Amino acid sequence: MNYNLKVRLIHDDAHMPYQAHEGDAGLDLYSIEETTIQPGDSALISTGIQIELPKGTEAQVRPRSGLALKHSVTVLNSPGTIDEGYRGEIKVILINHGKSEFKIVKQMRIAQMVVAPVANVTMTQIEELTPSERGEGGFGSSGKNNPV
Ligand SMILES: O=c1ccn([C@H]2C[C@H](O)[C@@H](COP(=O)(O)OP(=O)(O)OP(=O)(O)O)O2)c(=O)[nH]1
Ligand SMILES: [Mg+2]
Repeated sequence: MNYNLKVRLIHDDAHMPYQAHEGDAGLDLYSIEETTIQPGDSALISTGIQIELPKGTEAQVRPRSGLALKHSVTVLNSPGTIDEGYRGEIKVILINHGKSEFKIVKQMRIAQMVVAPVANVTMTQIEELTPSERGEGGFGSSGKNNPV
């Protein structure tokens, strides 16, 4: 699938999302803010960009594994959902699960955005569901004779 993502920079310090390698799914988002997140706290970080998604797509805001591994910092609402029609600034909710404070500086890549197709869904209210092999079993129901 080939998509063209339109990006508007709305701040002097804003950057175009960064694709480290051709074909990478994740487009890194930069902070335009300087702030410190204390252990256990979260913060809403501005990226200084607005996007216009291709029709029939969404963008997901996901954590960067490097920040998670080295600093225990992740995206609180992961994956954040950017709706196709959203025209506001993209913001990132970060949470610090670590034991030390985490300093965010301008130009830091704080999260990554993945553009993905969205099914067009209509809804019908019904009284009975069609039976299935799984039925209502869930939450580990298939692992009765296994440790996990
Ligand atoms: O990490 C995120 C998540 C959302 N958004 C923006 C884009 C999205 O389209 C809008 C609404 O997000 P969501 O639907 O997750 O939030 P809500 O609490 O349901 O708010 P709303 O009632 O505005 O839909 O906020 C971001 O910038 N970053
Ligand atoms: Mg919503």
